Amino acid sequence: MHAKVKDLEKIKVGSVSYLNARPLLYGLQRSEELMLQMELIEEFPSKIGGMLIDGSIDVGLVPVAVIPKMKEWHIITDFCIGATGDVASVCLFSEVPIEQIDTVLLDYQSRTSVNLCKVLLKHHWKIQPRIVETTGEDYRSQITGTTAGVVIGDRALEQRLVSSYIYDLATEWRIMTGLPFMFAAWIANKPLPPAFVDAFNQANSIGFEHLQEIIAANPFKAYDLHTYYTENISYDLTEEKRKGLLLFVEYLQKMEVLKPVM
Ligand SMILES: C=C(O[C@@H]1C=C(C(=O)O)C=C[C@H]1O)C(=O)O
Repeated sequence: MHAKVKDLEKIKVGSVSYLNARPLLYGLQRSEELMLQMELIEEFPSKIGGMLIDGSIDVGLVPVAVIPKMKEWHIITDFCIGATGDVASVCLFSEVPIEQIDTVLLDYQSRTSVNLCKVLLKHHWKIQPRIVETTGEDYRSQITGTTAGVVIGDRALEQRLVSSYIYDLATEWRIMTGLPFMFAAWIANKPLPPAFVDAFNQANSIGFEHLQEIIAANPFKAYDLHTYYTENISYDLTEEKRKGLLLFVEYLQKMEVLKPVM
């Protein structure tokens, strides 16, 4: 009975289950003190984002596209999943060049990147293909002919070996705006105890001193994880990335591109 009451008091923390979150989770999972205070749930991004909105978690490494859907939000920590150039794992994949694409399939696991793709289609590439929401993994086999698809995460790193044309969405955003991009950040839906936030922030940094160990523990054939962790994903939450985020949120609000139910 006591154990149950204790569980209820734990801070519920959600995280993206992809390889890009491993360095951030490394120190959290090894901190006995933090793990006593929190419960960690790992899921794909759109699911974690929905859980932050409906209150089933208190804080999460969630798609930043949930921000306009939140009554209250607080970005905590100095870390994010961002990119200053090629992110490698968020791309529009196609068998034909961009101007020949007539349909775009949107990854059901994403909230940020699918909306980033809509912003880029309208304001950067200025094309109007048919947009199709997907619900399951089989959509990737339909990326063929003039049907392109957004794929994110580890699956995107695999899709790189399949598709002829790869449009990196972080790079295209940089070309359009001159700014880096923030895909996900630790966002809380309520104020959290400052001592917890401090320890949580500190724990996020530890994995970066153990990248070789993380890479060895997560064998992955499709892409070099050292390159991914050190050159593609940019983890520090800088002022420039905040500027990119603000601009992206403005686009979201203007376009009303978010689905009503997350
Ligand atoms: C760079 C990435 O960022 C991700 C993209 C997200 C999205 O599109 O909603 C959410 C979380 C991040 O993990 C990736 O997963 O490849």
